[in-house]
Amino acid sequence: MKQIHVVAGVIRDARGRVLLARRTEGRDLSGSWEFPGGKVEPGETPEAGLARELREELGIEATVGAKLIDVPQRYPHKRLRLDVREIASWSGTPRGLDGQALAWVPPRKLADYPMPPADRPVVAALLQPAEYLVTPMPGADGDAWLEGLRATIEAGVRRVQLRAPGIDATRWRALVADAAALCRETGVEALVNGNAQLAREHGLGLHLRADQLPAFEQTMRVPGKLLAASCHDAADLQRAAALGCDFVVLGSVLPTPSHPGIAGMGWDGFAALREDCDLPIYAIGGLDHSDIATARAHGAQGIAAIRGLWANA
Ligand SMILES: Nc1nc2c([nH]c(=O)n2[C@H]2C[C@H](O)[C@@H](COP(=O)(O)OP(=O)(O)OP(=O)(O)O)O2)c(=O)[nH]1
Ligand SMILES: [Mg+2]
Repeated sequence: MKQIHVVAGVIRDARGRVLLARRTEGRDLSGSWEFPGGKVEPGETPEAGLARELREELGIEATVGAKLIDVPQRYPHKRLRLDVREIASWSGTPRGLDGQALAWVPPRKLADYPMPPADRPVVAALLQPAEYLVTPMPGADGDAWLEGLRATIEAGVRRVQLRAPGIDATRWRALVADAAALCRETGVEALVNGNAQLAREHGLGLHLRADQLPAFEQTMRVPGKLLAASCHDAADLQRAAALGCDFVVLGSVLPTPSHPGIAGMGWDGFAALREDCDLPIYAIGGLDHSDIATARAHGAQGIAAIRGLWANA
């Protein structure tokens, strides 16, 4: 099946609200809210196509700005790439020229509007961090590890997975307590790898390993806290979605020293897996800050990394 290229715009008003349009009756996905836009026509650039769609559907003149994310997505009868751009500036008064309802929505409220599956990663790209740190193994000096975490947070990381496979349990419990306090203090979202008990004790989110997905039960969730998972293939992604994970990590994209001998799935492999899943997905495996634009161009929320994000690396 051929992939349709759809281009859509994030239009903001002076108060920072975002414009959504409701798909009219008689079309696919009718009733759901979307970012205004439509199909790119043959021979048209995406920028020209989006400006044309916004003129036809809303009666505004728009200047297309930066790319937010490109989401490859498979629906029952079509495959599309939803290419979402920020609208840098616009003039006129948006009206629903096709009879569609319009709504100016504060970003925090976007998730309250029912939208097509491809839009879930778009809303996540607008609201959630593009970087997800996975902590490196603490060395003999636990304070140095905590200082590394502090420096990484100061460098701008806002979402963290506390992970130290094989570490002594008592030592880890103490380090997690200190790391949890640091994250609370700095307003950083923290999840702990694999250990629901520890997550519960410290009010942290829980990040499941792929091998924990099959046996995980809803009752093991930490109420009101983030649930995430590491995924390597389509079956893992399906399990994570069925559990209602808030986001996942998928890789390895590139070969990495932490998993020697395992070839990466590559960016095309990543995008292909992402087509059948509507969760926000961080790409992992040999990536750092400089890969975020490439990640977004393949439908990723951003990148997850150990060495690539650790400030004291
Ligand atoms: N514009 C837009 N389309 C979206 C979004 N999310 C999403 O899944 N889609 C899907 C719905 C449709 O299958 C496809 C857009 O095609 P469309 O039919 O609206 O295209 P169009 O505006 O050129 O309109 P038409 O003349 O073909 O009806 O992309 C979104 O946020 N905005
Ligand atoms: Mg349209």
